[in-house]
Formats: sequence, C-alpha cells, structure tokens
Amino acid sequence: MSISDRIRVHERRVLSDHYGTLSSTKFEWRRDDGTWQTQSRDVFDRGNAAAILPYNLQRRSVILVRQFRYPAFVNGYDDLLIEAAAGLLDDASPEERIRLEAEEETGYRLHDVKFVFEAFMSPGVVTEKIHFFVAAYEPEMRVSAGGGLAHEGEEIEVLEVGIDDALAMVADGRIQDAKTIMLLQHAALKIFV
Ligand SMILES: Nc1nc2c(ncn2[C@@H]2O[C@H](COP(=O)(O)OP(=O)(O)O[C@H]3O[C@H](CO)[C@@H](O)[C@H](O)[C@@H]3O)[C@@H](O)[C@H]2O)c(=O)[nH]1
Ligand SMILES: [Mg+2]
Repeated sequence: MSISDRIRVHERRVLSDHYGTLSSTKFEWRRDDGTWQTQSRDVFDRGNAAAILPYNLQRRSVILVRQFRYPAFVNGYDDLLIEAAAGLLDDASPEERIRLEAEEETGYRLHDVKFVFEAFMSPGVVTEKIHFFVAAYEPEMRVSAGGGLAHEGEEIEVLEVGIDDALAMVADGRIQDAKTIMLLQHAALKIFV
C-alpha cells in the first residue's frame, strides 16, 4: 500500500544546511473525507544511524557508553548520558557501520552482530531511522580502550553493567536515552530469559 497519492508537495525551503539539513515543507494532505488540507512541517535530516547492545550471558552483563550530550544538557540533564554505542551510517550499510562504531566507541571487536529491529526515533520532526543490533561479547574481544574520536570531540567512557542493574537504572532515571532503553528491554525480553 502506498500513501504517496495523498500528498502533494508544494514548496521545500532549506532553513539550515550544516551537519544536518533543516527544511520547511508546505504540502497538501488528502484527509480521510477526501478534502485536501494544506500543512507546513519543519524537518531535520541528519541521515540514519545504527546502535548496538553487546551482551554476555554468563556474566549477565552488557556494554554501554557514557558521554556528554549537549542537547540533553540544555534540556535539563545535568550529567553525562549513558547510552548504547551508536553512530551515523554516513554511506555505509548498517551492519558494516555498527561493527566499526562498536569498536571505535567501546574497544570491542565483535564477531556476529544480529539485527533486531529498526525504528524512527522522533518521526514528527526528525527523518532519522535507527537500525538496532545485539551481539554476544567476551572479555577477550576487547582490542583497544575505545573512547571514540577525540579530534571529533568524542570522550566516551565504556561501562560493563549487569543487566539487572541496567534495568534498575532505566526504572530510576539514570538511563534516559530511548535507543538504550529499547535495547535493554529487548535484552530482558529475548536474551536474558
Ligand atoms: N562540530 C559538529 N560536529 C558534529 C555535529 N553533529 C555531529 N557532529 C560530529 O559527528 C559525530 C557523530 O558521532 P556518531 O557516533 O556517528 O553519532 P552519534 O552522535 O553518537 O549519534 C548517535 O547517537 C545519537 C544520540 O542518541 C542519535 O541521535 C543518533 O541517531 C545516533 O544514534 C560527533 O561525535 C561529532 O564529532 C555538529 O553539529 N557539529
Ligand atoms: Mg556515537
């Protein structure tokens, strides 16, 4: 099924074109009763991304990262943010990108990575879709300290956390990043059973 015959795009203006593109589009949407309604929406396009949760069943642990996020800070989160490792795809495939990103940020060179689902994270405003992965890890897969790219401003701490502690951190607000909560809940439902 396609809904493309319900949309007539009239005008798209680029408001900002820097790390991402912010545009404003005027379009008509054909409502259920058949009438055409004019709407305007601002849209931020920064490309798509991938995120991963490395897990170890024997240790009942997961690997997370911790870093400064200015948008969260400016919205009242006065601490470093705990997240699953993630990165923008640029032009790579999600699987290719997430292996590189996992190693760059966590220092773990993962073997099999498994795709679990994909999701729009803020579909009213942001075009971004995140591709989600999980991967089993062993301590000896750690080949470097990780930490991200300092020259890009990244300063990433690597955390090995018990799954029960991580879920408690979701419950009490110490973990507030959506992609991380989604992956931890997936792990609780499908991996640590
Ligand atoms: N100077 C500058 N650099 C930027 C800007 N935006 C991004 N960058 C650079 O681009 C890098 C992107 O790093 P990635 O690891 O590829 O992406 P990410 O920021 O971790 O994004 C992931 O997490 C976000 C927060 O949850 C997600 O929003 C995003 O979808 C993705 O999953 C940043 O470290 C930073 O160096 C910007 O506006 N200005
Ligand atoms: Mg990242």
